[in-house]
Amino acid sequence: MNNYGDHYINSLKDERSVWLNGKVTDVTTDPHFTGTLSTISSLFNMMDSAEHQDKISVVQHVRNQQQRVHTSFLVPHSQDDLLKRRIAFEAWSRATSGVMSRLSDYARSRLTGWYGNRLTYDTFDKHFAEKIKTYYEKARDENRFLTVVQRDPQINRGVSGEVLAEDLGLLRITRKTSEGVYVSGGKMIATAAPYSNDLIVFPVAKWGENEKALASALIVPANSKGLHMICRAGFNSENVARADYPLSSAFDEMDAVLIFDDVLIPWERVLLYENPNAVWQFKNDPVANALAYHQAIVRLQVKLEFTAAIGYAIAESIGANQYLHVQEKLGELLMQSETIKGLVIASESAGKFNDQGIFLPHFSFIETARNLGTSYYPRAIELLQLIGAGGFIQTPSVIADFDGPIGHLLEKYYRGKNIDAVEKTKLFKLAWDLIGSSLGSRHELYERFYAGDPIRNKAAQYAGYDKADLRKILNLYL
Ligand SMILES: Cc1cc2nc3c(=O)[nH]c(=O)nc-3n(C[C@H](O)[C@H](O)[C@H](O)COP(=O)(O)OP(=O)(O)OC[C@H]3O[C@@H](n4cnc5c(N)ncnc54)[C@H](O)[C@@H]3O)c2cc1C
Repeated sequence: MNNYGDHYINSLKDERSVWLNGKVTDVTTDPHFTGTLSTISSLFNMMDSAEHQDKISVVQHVRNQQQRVHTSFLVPHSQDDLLKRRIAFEAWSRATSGVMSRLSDYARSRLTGWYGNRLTYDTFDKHFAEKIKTYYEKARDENRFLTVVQRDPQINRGVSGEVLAEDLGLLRITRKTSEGVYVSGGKMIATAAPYSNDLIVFPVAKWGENEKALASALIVPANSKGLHMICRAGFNSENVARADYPLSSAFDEMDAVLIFDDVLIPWERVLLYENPNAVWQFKNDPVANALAYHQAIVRLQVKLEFTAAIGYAIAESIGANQYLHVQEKLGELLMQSETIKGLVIASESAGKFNDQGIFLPHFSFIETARNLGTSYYPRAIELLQLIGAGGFIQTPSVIADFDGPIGHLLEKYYRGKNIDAVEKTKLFKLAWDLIGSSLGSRHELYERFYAGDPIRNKAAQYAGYDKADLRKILNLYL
């Protein structure tokens, strides 16, 4: 037994500066974090389980021995490898109903892509290939938990540029020494940062040659001196019972703003240094993006299936499934899930080798699924609301009320068509946690924005599409 989970939790006892409710907290003992930590730990322990280990890990030759590594670190050199990656993403997504999106398999996939594609950076920076290889191997062999963060603080989106860097809180290099570079500034949103070992940080904007101080790609250890992670309000606490908030209590992946107050990044973790063109290539790397968004749409599909399952159970439990308009809504939920499933399969079967011999999923199908997800998910939540209506707030405050003095009355008034009151209340509380709780609202926002501005992403799909074939279709008439 390798006790991956225990090893992971112990790795977070590292003096990191995680701010919650006005003070620095220890994520390994604070009840706002321990429910989720226990979830992540059990997912890591699947690598030790005879039943699950082949689903989420592969055996590789590591440091002169055979070692299991998580499949998100597998560079796909065949369609079969790509399918192994999907199976691994599905396994963790199913174990968390698609509600945990940054279980590090997304960031690991990007890292794997940059590593696989490293030689193409030679023209920009001859040190990149060696640096990314060293870090990739460390992250893979030590099973490190990673997250990616790119956006600048939301201070004033109407202006930009290095001259305003201090004012806008942009992350920038302030000085360099023989040890590395010092950076100051902010970054957002860093989902799962408090649970991470390392943060992969780079700009989302294309900076110019005169804005080089803003244009580096960095690997930042989460316990770096001067790095503060400012958490939003937690969704779990000692007062949140698993039975009442099954998702909030176990799957709050937490989001944080990162404030860098004169943080030293050693040279070996400065992947790209003051190099706007290289950093732009890094952000748009076709291998990193294809592998990471493949994970994102596999997870999305599992989540949409989960919403369809909840919709079906809710409708059945109150006898509303007999109405045509409710059936239509249930059909729409299924169509969403099936569409994304079809696009996942299409992306894999239309996959191709790139010129480095990496087998990549077809990006246009992935992009389509990702962009559909930004409107599918809010619509799925709306559909659930229309199906369950007021029932979502007609639950006793806690399930434990059924054991109280008026439990027998609750049994009578909270039951459903073919379901007893406790089961029905559990179902509606689960649904509320997905559609109405703080975690539920955060998820709607997440699905709209996690990949960037949905409007600009859809416009980018149009802009990047090869339109010559579209034009040819009209040759029949014009
Ligand atoms: C819950 C959650 C978790 C996330 N986690 C991560 C993460 O872990 N890592 C990560 O890298 N990202 C993450 N993101 C995505 C990211 O942080 C941003 O939310 C996303 O890129 C959108 O940027 P913004 O929120 O700064 O919105 P803004 O860019 O500030 O947009 C605000 C409004 O202004 C408009 N706008 C702004 N600029 C322009 C422009 N130039 N042209 C036209 N319209 C404009 C937008 O359309 C929008 O209506 C997460 C997002 C959410 C919601």
